[in-house]
Amino acid sequence: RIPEPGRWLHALLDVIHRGENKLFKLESLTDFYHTYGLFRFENKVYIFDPKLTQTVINKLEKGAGDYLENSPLKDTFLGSSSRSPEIRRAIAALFRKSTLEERGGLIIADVDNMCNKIGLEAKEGHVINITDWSLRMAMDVVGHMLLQLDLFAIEGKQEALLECLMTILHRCYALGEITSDSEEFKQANETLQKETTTILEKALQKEDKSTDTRFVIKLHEACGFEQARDNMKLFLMAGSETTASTIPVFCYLMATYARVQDELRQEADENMAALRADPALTLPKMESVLREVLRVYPIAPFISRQTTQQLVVGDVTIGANTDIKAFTWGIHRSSTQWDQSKEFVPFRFLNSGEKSASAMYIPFGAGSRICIGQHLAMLELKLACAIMLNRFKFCKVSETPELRFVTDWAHAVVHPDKDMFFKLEAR
Ligand code: HEM
Repeated sequence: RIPEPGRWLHALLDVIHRGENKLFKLESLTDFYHTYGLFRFENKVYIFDPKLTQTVINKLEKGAGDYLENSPLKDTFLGSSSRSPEIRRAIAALFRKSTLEERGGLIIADVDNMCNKIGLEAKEGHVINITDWSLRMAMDVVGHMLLQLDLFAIEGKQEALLECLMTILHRCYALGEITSDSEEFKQANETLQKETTTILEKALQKEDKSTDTRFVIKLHEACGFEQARDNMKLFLMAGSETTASTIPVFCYLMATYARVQDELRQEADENMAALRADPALTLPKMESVLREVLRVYPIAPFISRQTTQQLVVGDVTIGANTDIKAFTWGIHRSSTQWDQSKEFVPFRFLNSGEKSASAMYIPFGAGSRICIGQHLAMLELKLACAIMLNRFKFCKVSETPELRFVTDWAHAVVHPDKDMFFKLEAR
């Protein structure tokens, strides 16, 4: 039998969490049902026992039915039923760790460009909206690294594209301010379609026929105009909001833990020349902190799968057509797996001998559908955070909100509920 909270437990959780945040309610249920390793909630099965989670991920590939249904991504290589091996191969090659590291200089150029702009704003005495800048930077990185195009988001020439991504990802999916059948959503979707169509058309016109290296051209050759455009949308959406949501959380923690900020800055300062020469260079402290940020606040708080037939995991039987959530948020924050599980322990991953370092850690998912962009994400985060700390000191001000999260349940991402503002002192 899969345990399910009764009425009294629901009532108790409502009192504790004042009915506010379902994510923390589910986290409490993880603690409550820890001996079972799973529970049922709103007709979905949440799994958090490491062995059960691994089995489910290994056995199931299909995402929950609603995964891409209402999304502008339903015709991409992920959502499409006719998945072309040729496109998959081209895409996989682009996301290889070594390929990305060779092109890391492009990320550095985008981060430098952002820091120059931020520097000017800071000089004029403004507090800096890191959420906004991170989204611009992440969008330009996707353009340069994955599409081999300059989207000029940091330069402010892609306001329409940014605006519609914000409406779709943030206002609709994350905050739920508007629904996916609202007029605003439809308009944003149309703008996204129009803007990406124009970008692709221009890229095809510009192409120097003597070279076939540009990815959009390959994509276009492999799958035709419409699917190429939809995959561009997929990269823009999956690749920019995720890293763009992680950077403000990192900055918030740095502004909160000033000594950690200083330690990371020292590491960044000492290695900056070498990092610029070789973006693959390891920064042990920075990488430990970034891993910890994605442990304690996994921005993808669960992984969705669906059973097509009855599934037996351990001594539990799960029926056919059940939505399953491998509950990363609960797994990463479980006191049975991690010491000081709900605390930010910046250097816990530096000490690999620790019990907690061997606990289940799946910020990018697992199995055959593991995040295709994980190496890009980690490279981008390492470079962006190191360069930003090398250039600026981060301080909280009255405009800095508390760190609270909202969850986009359909697309499995959490975001800080407000834009993050900081005072930045140039060094
Ligand atoms: C901190 C940053 C990121 C995090 C935490 C993250 C996390 C995840 C997770 C948990 C999944 C689901 C995996 C599963 O179902 O097992 C996923 C899927 C995916 N991610 Fe990421 N991601 C990040 C950045 C990126 C970037 C930069 C891209 C670049 C385009 C990207 C593209 C994708 C795509 C296309 C999928 C769908 C894969 C599939 O279903 O086959 N992600 N990501």
